Amino acid sequence: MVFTKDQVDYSLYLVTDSTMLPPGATLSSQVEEGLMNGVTLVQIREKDCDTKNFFHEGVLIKKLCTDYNVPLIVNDRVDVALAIRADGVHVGQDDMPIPVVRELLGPDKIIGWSVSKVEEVEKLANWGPGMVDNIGIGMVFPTQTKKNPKKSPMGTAGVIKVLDALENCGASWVKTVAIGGLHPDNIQRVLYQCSSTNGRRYLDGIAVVSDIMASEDAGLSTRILRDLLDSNSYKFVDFGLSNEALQVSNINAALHQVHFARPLVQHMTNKVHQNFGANVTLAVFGSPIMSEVVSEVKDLSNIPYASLLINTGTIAPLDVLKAAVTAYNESKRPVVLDPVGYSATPTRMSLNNDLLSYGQFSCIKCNASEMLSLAELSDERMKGVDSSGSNINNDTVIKATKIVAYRYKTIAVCTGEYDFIANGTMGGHYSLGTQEIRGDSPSIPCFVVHGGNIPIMGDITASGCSLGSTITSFLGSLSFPNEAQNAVIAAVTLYKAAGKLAASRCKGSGSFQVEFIDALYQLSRENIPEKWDVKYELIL
Ligand SMILES: Cc1ncc(COP(=O)(O)OP(=O)(O)O)c(N)n1
Ligand SMILES: Cc1nc(C(=O)O)sc1CCOP(=O)(O)O
Ligand SMILES: [Mg+2]
Repeated sequence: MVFTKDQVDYSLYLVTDSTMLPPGATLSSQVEEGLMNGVTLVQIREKDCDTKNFFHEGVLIKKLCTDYNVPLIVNDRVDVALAIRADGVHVGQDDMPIPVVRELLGPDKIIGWSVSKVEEVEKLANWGPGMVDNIGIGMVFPTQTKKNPKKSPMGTAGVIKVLDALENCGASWVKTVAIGGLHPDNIQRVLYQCSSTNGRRYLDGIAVVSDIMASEDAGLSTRILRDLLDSNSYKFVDFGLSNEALQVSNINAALHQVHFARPLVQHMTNKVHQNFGANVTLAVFGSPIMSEVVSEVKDLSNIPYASLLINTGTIAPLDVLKAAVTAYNESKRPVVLDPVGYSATPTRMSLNNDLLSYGQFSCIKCNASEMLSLAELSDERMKGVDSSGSNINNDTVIKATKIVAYRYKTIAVCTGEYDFIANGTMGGHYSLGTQEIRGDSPSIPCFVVHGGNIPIMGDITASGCSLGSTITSFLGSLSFPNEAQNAVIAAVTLYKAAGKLAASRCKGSGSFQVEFIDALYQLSRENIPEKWDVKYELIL
């Protein structure tokens, strides 16, 4: 059967490698197990094969693929592809040039190209629809399979950049698969996080080598991948991720929940924040623990109502932070990131980007300058770690907060005189391929919490960082069916109401700290949000 290009299903793309076969398995047996259990596209990639053996193996695999009505792609070798009448080839940046490949194969064969950079997307867009049909975007994560790679892992952020470039270049015909280090423990996060900023394009599929080719039970491994691909819902926390608008009664319910749960709130944070953050956590019924001990992080994440706050004001070792994010993601418990001074230095930016690409965060909280940097809407480098956000207009801040919320599929909180909260979790849902969207961006619910300016909040240390403690306490109190959006809005509203009350009672910044803890303590126990002199509303 000859496949027309729009018939190709890129969802589960098996790339072969006979050097990693388990005992008793053959190239054909592993491929057939894959074909029987949900593989939708096959690429024969045998880097150590001589031409004769590559040809003979190719004939065998082509017969198998034909029997299962699945296209066969040949890696690198255009001559072998022609000889076995394969359905197409895949070439990399160092292989035969695309225009030559197209000339040799003709217009109907499928051509795949390895892409990792924006300029490579620009090149394929300039060639137009007749050249590259699909791209392998990678490597996403580290892998032992590709020997002597000339590029480093790009993470989900790198994949998003390529998807954005395809949209910006108008290369709508190109299909995409992610490749490199993809396994059941990260595939859903990749599919969920990797979408273009305009919300129109998700990945069309994933390409795997070792997860199937090295498997003792290739059929089971394939079915696991297939189920994850088809589930289209990434439950990264064990509570609700609804995008529904908030009713005031839910703030009251959120406060009851944190009072009931008394959540464990693990802090990995800067030294200035530790003491005040712990006292703020206690004031809102949380139970703080300031621990950066890797050996206990998994145990802590398994404690009921556990939550983690990572504040990169003082940068803990990246491996410690990654271990903590992994532990809490595996335990399906919330992780909050406060990327203090995000763009102040390349070191901070690199560490925070590594973290953001490594795990799933339930909430990202920061100030206006940090949010604009995360959204890449400002090339203004930060001066120190204090926000210079006073001169940034609210429309820009709202836009940045929505971009960050969607890019990281999280609840983004931008603090200032007005606190903005954007929910980009999409309810945990993802899909494959391109989506028709209304307008030029996805629908991201955004709320504003306001009650007037509280300048004295900026006159004490750790007031911003301790909002992170409060949000993490509220998220930590959740279990299904409670919802994250309600909890975050309740935390931000309570925090601002307490700030306002304390400002009306204090005599200076010293007494403000004490009055602030008292106000948090008092308001959270009274639990009458209707009386607070702070309001939140949905921004339409
Ligand atoms: C689907 C897919 N994506 C990327 C690659 C890598 O191709 P290339 O860069 O040519 O490297 P080698 O595979 O030749 O080592 C691929 N093969 N398939
Ligand atoms: C063939 C290949 N190409 C890559 C790229 O980044 O272009 S990574 C890769 C190997 C992927 O193997 P595994 O699924 O075992 O990690
Ligand atoms: Mg190649």
